[in-house]
Amino acid sequence: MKESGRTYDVVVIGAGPVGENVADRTRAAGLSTVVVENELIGGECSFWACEPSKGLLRPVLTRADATRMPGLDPAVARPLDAAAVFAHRDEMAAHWKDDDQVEWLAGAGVDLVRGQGRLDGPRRVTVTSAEGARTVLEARHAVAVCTGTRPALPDLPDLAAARPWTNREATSARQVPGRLAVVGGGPVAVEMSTAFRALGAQVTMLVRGARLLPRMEPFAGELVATGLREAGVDIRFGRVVTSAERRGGPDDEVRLTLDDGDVLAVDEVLFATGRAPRTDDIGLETVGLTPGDWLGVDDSCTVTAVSEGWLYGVGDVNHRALLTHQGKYQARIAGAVIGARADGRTLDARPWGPHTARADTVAVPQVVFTDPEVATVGLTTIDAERAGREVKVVDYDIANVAGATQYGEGYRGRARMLVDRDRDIVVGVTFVGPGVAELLHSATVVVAGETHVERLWHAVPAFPTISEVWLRLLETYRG
Ligand SMILES: Cc1cc2nc3c(=O)[nH]c(=O)nc-3n(C[C@H](O)[C@H](O)[C@H](O)COP(=O)(O)OP(=O)(O)OC[C@H]3O[C@@H](n4cnc5c(N)ncnc54)[C@H](O)[C@@H]3O)c2cc1C
Ligand SMILES: NC(=O)c1ccc[n+]([C@@H]2O[C@H](COP(=O)([O-])OP(=O)(O)OC[C@H]3O[C@@H](n4cnc5c(N)ncnc54)[C@H](O)[C@@H]3O)[C@@H](O)[C@H]2O)c1
Repeated sequence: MKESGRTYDVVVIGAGPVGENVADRTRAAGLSTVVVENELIGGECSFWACEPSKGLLRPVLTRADATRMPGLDPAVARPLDAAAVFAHRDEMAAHWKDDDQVEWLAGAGVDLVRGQGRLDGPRRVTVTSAEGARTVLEARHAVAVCTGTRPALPDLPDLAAARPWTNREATSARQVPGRLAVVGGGPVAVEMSTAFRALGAQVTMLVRGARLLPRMEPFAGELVATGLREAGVDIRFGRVVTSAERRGGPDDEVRLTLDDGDVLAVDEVLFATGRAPRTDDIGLETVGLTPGDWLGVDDSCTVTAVSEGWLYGVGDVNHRALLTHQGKYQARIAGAVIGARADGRTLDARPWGPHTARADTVAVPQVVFTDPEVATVGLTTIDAERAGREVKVVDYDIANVAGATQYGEGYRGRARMLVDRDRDIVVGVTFVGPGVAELLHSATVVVAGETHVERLWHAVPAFPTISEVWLRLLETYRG
């Protein structure tokens, strides 16, 4: 088979949102850059995660808001038009074509090599194309591994034969299953249960733990569980699937056996049981690392176990914060670090400096697009307890805010603010309720900016918006 070789300043393996942004930043720093991609430019986020899932959920949440608004409810109370929702989702997933992104890469002056990238010793990457052609890429300065994650499935006997859904099948589905089981209680599980229930599926959630969204404030999971149950989802807590079998009979159903001996028959089962790093076949062993491991990095996104600062792990693959926006933030930091090192400049390692990722550990915003929405940034009470941080917990019922009453009838929501008692700054905020997603950036600015409560008192929210919850939280804090 043909082999060719090229040398660049920077080689990026994986062109998901994070790899694209690393490449953009290293090009901006004047470094020649190539990205290697073995599927679609845009990665999981564009085609099987954020974009299509939100494409499925937006119509659901818009309808939910509209049903709470007098005068609109008769028009929107009808079931969703699944075909129209899928067509909208297709648009959001760019019909699983990456032409726009290829054009964007070219415009940014980034080269592209399609195929499986593998490290082959220090600063060297080999790429094997689908046709078997091999390209050797040498990096003068840096190799950035941005290969993301794949679904982590439980170790059940012969699970593949049951043809389970993962995020890929769920987000690209063309039919609504009559009966859908969803295993897991994290963001993927609650979002996909919300979407498929609204599209008409009978949804059963099988949750190993005692609550939904276990990494968030307990009231978030409770309010989301209430919303899902009211929508008709059967949530079973403390249940573990011990086997999944698809016999291939006339109805071709999946039979799930649970740890209490119950058997649940469904048309499809979605495993939303977390993620594993895509590092098993990227040549980690050639640089002394273990295939299949998350990449341990420092705050400059440099892989700590490899010397000389040429190998970077950016985005999901480093396991710091598995979110697109946080990976892109790391990409901006890593790009600046690579540029500085290539210029021979000393890194500015101050916290919150240009070469130090910090927001992805202390100010991570996340929105879960359920009804109600969950929007959270910074510490939860459990995080604070674990870290031994002295915080004052301030709660407020969002329904009491005039903007919430205006937003919809029977508004239900709750807000929590955590204030560091020693420094008098806000270190964590959680909002739960319809329409709170767009409130989150205010909280992110406050947490990342370490704004003192004294000054926040002068940040006056407009009347009558849901943002007035800030004023109520501050009043409650001051007593
Ligand atoms: C259902 C779902 C919904 C989500 N919704 C949200 C959301 O609303 N908001 C949010 O912020 N996050 C969301 N996430 C998380 C988000 O998808 C990830 O954080 C994000 O995709 C990480 O980006 P990445 O570039 O690190 O990895 P990926 O998006 O996984 O991209 C990695 C890329 O590397 C390529 N690749 C891998 N190995 C190789 C190799 N050896 N050679 C060449 N190419 C390779 C892959 O093909 C892929 O294109 C969601 C996740 C799921 C599963
Ligand atoms: N809107 C968003 O921001 C959004 C949406 C979806 C996903 N994401 C991100 O993508 C990543 C993946 O999400 P996720 O929900 O798949 O993962 P997760 O790790 O957040 O949740 C996985 C859930 O599965 C459960 N689980 C794990 N193994 C299990 C097993 N063997 N049997 C039963 N249950 C099991 C866990 O207890 C947990 O409840 C997360 O980091 C998430 O934050 C973000």
